[in-house]
Amino acid sequence: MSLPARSPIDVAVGILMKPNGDVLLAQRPHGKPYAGYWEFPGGKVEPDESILDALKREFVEELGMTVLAAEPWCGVEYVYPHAHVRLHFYISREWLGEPQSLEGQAFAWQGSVGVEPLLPATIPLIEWLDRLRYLG
Ligand SMILES: Nc1nc2c([nH]c(=O)n2[C@@H]2O[C@H](COP(=O)(O)OP(=O)(O)OP(=O)(O)O)[C@@H](O)[C@H]2O)c(=O)[nH]1
Repeated sequence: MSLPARSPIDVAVGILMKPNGDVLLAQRPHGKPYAGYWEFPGGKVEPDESILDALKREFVEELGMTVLAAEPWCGVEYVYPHAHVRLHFYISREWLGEPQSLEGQAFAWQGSVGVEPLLPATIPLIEWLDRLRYLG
């Protein structure tokens, strides 16, 4: 017997990219599924909220940063044991503020991404991102 399909949860994810190509990653705090794994900052979209609004809200709540503009880049769907997620990745080159660890999480600006482990759904993004950043 198969389990009933759960509808995916929409997640807004932001890739802040500096002019030199460095991107911001954050480590998932204790108490969340996959705590200690690295991810691009973001979180679940609330009912009646646009993806861009969710992205902006999550950056304020998690890092105290204001995203001024962001463009949709790609979407990834992934089924974890704890959730079926639909990830909406945005790239931003315009923001205000420096990251603050408001949830006790570590963060890192990375060129070639060297932090690990990464969330499984995010791993393929790194290669796509390198193509975008370094191969033009
Ligand atoms: N932010 C973010 N989430 C990701 C990435 N990759 C990925 O699979 N996810 C998944 O997307 C979901 C995000 O949910 P979350 O728990 O972080 O969201 P949230 O901050 O709203 O959490 P909350 O439920 O504590 O309020 C998780 O299931 C996480 O595993 C990524 O690169 N960034």
